[in-house]
Amino acid sequence: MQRLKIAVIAGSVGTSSMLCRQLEPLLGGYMQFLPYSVHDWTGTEEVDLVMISSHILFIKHSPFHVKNKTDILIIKRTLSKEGWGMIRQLSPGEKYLVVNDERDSVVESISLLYELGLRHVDLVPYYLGAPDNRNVTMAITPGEPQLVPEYVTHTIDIGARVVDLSTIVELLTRFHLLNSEMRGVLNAYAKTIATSNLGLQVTLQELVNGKNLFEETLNMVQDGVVTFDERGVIAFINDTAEDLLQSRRDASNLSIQQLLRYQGIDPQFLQGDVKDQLITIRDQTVIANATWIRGHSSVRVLILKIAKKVEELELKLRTQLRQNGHAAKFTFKDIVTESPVMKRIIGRARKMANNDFSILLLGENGTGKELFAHSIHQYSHRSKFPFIAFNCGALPENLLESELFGYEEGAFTGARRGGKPGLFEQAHKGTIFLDEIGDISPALQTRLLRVLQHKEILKVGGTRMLPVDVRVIAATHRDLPRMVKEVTFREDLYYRLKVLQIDILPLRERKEDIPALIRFFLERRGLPFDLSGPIMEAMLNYEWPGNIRELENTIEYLSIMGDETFEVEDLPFLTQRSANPLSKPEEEGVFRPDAVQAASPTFGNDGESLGENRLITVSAAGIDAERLLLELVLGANRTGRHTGRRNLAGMARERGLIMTENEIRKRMESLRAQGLVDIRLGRSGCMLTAEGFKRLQQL
Ligand SMILES: Nc1ncnc2c1ncn2[C@@H]1O[C@H](COP(=O)(O)OP(=O)(O)OP(=O)(O)O)[C@@H](O)[C@H]1O
Repeated sequence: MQRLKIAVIAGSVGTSSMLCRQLEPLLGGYMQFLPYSVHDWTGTEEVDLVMISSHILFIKHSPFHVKNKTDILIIKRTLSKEGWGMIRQLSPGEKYLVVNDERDSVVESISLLYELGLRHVDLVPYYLGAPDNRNVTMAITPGEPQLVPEYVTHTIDIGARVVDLSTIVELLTRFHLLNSEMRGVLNAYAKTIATSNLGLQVTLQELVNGKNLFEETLNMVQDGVVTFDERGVIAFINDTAEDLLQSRRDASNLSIQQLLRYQGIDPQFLQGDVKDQLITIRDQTVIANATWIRGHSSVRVLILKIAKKVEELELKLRTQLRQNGHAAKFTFKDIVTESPVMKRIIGRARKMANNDFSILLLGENGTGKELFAHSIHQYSHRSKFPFIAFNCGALPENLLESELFGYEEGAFTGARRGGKPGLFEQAHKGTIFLDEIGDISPALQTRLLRVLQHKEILKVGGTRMLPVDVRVIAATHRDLPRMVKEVTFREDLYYRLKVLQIDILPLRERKEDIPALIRFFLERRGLPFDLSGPIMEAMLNYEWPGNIRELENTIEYLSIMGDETFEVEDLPFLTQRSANPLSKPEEEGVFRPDAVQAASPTFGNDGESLGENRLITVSAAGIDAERLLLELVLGANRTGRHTGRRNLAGMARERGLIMTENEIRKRMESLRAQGLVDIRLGRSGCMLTAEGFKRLQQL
């Protein structure tokens, strides 16, 4: 790094060299100090700054010549704490000569002593050529004991005057170097000098204390944080950002632009507000946000969130899309029901299929909303075009936005060449099914409303509107009217979506469907079982909080067990009406049978937690590993696949969750301890227990 060149000019090279020796240990990392005597200075020297040892010297040699209007800084000087300690307690009324080489420097020293508080003794100037004052036999000198006249019997050498704190602060500020490291150096220096700048010293101390607290806090944050000014000069960078950008402390005077460029990132992206931009830094996907700090028009903060999970999420999304395919699979004929109310609902849905209005499907999880969406699309004039089903609750907002609307090439660093079409674009002329619409953020609600109103989309990073012809079918298990009242869901979007609304009954309100559905699921699996008697009775009495999905999974479970006769005891949850022994009622995300019984007919007040096992839940903590493992064991038991750790790790990876075999071992042991799986020796590996199966319904 090129150091700044600073000329230090004093009456003699001795003095300027002494000042340079003081400055060098403090600022030598950034600056090189060159000593000059005022007589040697030509004014043509090429330097970044000129420092002059005193006001008087400056005035005496005015006009002072410098090249290219280089800035001049006049040094303010003070005593070392040690020197001040020698004189601050002198007896009042005593007389002292103040000795230096010239009259001016003596005057300066006397005013400094006075400023520091030495007001109780008489100070008499003495310099070369000054008249003798033989009745004063004591002297004070700032580092010039050889000049003290021989009639003085007692000399106090308070040492050469040192550079004051204010000058060093000034110097650092001019070159934007007042960073956290320098604040620490300054604070330590302040303790070694006697400064009259008490205010500055206290402020500095407070700043350092406050700063330390602030920096320590920011270093505990897992995101990278960098603050910088309008030119990009970094004021603060926390440990995470340093690691990420590989900047070292000694490089902290680099600009943010330089740091980004070193990582191959075009700093252009910092222009304007930066919101959830994806950038790649050393193979890591990072979500960048930058804003101005309020009240500081020139200070910006850049927050870098390391999205370790992003890749996993993308992988999951791809899997999800593959699983969903882009074609509707079901028609109204696939909806099994004996319930007159449901039959009426299907009739209405058929009518609704024939126009282009948006449809809102409301109902608890597992009631068949997606089945309805497929059927409506198949029955509509759009049936030859794509049907895209998408779960809005499965991705974080920024990914959701680019998945739905796509992005332009160069929208963010790492954006795919040629950009990427969004799902709306891919569904052109067809239908898009937006499941869990109640989970989208207010910002996305606004964007979606615009799409519905104007039938055109704006890609992320795009500038032109793209017309799309897509029918939207939205679904949620949430109580949207309540969310509208609580202002968490836009009212105008709600009304746009619910032009046509279908409320699908929970299974417990159409129990006549239970035998028909059981028959249907058994037949579909070619199972010859006859479920009647007490087990059928128990199934009819059970509340089915996970609705048809839970019923379907129960039949699936019975098919794994492989027997032809079943007892109610094989499915203990059927008879457990109150609190489930596996779950504490207050636990979040766990279904409470009593809560649903007491709730409104359409929505459980705990509806959010009702069974949903088709998609892996992505929470802030990531994919729910326990649930995924239970799903994988169930799947493996069904297909006869071995449930060894390696197999499970491979299958988990395919579903978007990366776990080591060791982690799987630990989690499986925990599942066994909870009675959810039964680990058997030998080839069969482990089996899901009835409790495990039940838990899967509830997760
Ligand atoms: N009436 C029905 N006849 C046959 N199968 C059904 C019926 N209702 C639902 N299913 C089956 O139950 C499972 C859950 O249904 P679906 O995924 O449509 O529910 P959902 O309400 O969309 O659930 P979620 O809100 O959790 O997304 C699916 O496998 C579906 O095929």
